[in-house]
Amino acid sequence: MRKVRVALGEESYDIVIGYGLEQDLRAFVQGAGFSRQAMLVTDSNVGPLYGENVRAILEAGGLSVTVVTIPAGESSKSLAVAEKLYTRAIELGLDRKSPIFALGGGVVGDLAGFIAATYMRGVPFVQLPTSLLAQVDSSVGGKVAVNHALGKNLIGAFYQPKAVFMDLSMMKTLPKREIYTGLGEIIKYGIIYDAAFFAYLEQHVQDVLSLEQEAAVHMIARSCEIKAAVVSQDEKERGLRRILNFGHTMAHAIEKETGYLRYNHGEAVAIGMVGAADISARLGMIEEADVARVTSLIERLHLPTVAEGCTVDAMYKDIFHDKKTINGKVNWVLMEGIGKVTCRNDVPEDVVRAAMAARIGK
Ligand SMILES: NC(=O)c1ccc[n+]([C@@H]2O[C@H](COP(=O)([O-])OP(=O)(O)OC[C@H]3O[C@@H](n4cnc5c(N)ncnc54)[C@H](O)[C@@H]3O)[C@@H](O)[C@H]2O)c1
Ligand SMILES: O=C(O)C(=O)C[C@@H](O)[C@H](O)[C@H](O)COP(=O)(O)O
Ligand SMILES: [Zn+2]
Repeated sequence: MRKVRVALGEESYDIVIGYGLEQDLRAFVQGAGFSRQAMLVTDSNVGPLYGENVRAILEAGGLSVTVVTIPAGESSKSLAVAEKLYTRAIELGLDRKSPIFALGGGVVGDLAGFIAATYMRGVPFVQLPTSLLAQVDSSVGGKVAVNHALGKNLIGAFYQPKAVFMDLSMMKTLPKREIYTGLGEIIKYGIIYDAAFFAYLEQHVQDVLSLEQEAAVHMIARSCEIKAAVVSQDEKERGLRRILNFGHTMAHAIEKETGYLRYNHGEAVAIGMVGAADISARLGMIEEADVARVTSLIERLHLPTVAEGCTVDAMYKDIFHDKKTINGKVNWVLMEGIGKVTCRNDVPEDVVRAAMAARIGK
């Protein structure tokens, strides 16, 4: 078992990483001081696989748990589904100390976290991430949100969980495509923060793809360490935290333009990272060889580098809804090398459009 601490003063919490975490989770629940009535939010894929088992662990810890299942998929990250969850919470009589558990991928985590942040102005929230992407990224750091028709994650909050428990054995049922998706965000950590980690991924492609135990623990723990280090310094994304958004300016536009259906989040991020690397090269910040290294690792980890079903005009319009856009200027996270990024809001329109055009498949 590995632990990573997210240091945020009174809001600090542990990320607990291991294979089978029954005892740790039960002990945590017993000592947390929660009200008895609890809600476990999961989705229609994960619930049937793990819902009952997790409910039993939480009940052994003294809780009375109602499992609420939402349809799997990004379309559940909506105000309409959120409203249904509020209704269930009220009907169940959840009070201000009633915990909400998120058992699933990033969709469940972002949505359940948004409910926890807003129901009664905030109730305790615990993340139990089951997808690789959720384990390395969405369960950590407290960004919770739902989507709006005009853009991704536009309605949300910063709301930290009380703890994150990830049982890596649950990934045995994760579809291959979802493993690749998680790898998109893992590559991101190498590019933005840790050149040695990027090189590790390059050198261990087979173990990484198969989630071989030692490689899986290393890459999940290292990703969590990097995210925890960044979030601990800048919880509310005033500056440094923007680096975690590398590749996301184009990614969110791609997701929106393809109706959140054709590409899942990590795939869109992979394409967006190549786009951001390309902009960096066009501005003379990195060499073409760096772009080639990023593109090659993404391809070797079975992720796309071009998007179908988008136009430059639509994508260009979308980026002005990016949360890093201030006073009409898009703050791009760009590369200075592998392992180092910086923010720039002076990227000329023609450079952005050219880089977008290069990312659009026929
Ligand atoms: N809050 C953040 O900081 C943050 C960070 C990154 C991504 N996100 C958000 O996370 C979402 C993407 O998360 P995701 O990739 O986990 O998608 P997801 O939640 O849709 O899960 C992917 C698929 O895998 C299934 N699944 C999950 N765990 C499984 C398991 N153990 N066995 C079998 N099937 C399983 C799910 O049912 C779903 O079909 C996006 O909405 C993205 O915006 C948020
Ligand atoms: O935690 C962060 O900060 C991130 O930016 C992590 C991203 O991987 C994640 O997709 C996040 O939800 C994007 O945030 P947004 O503020 O651009 O919606
Ligand atoms: Zn992301």
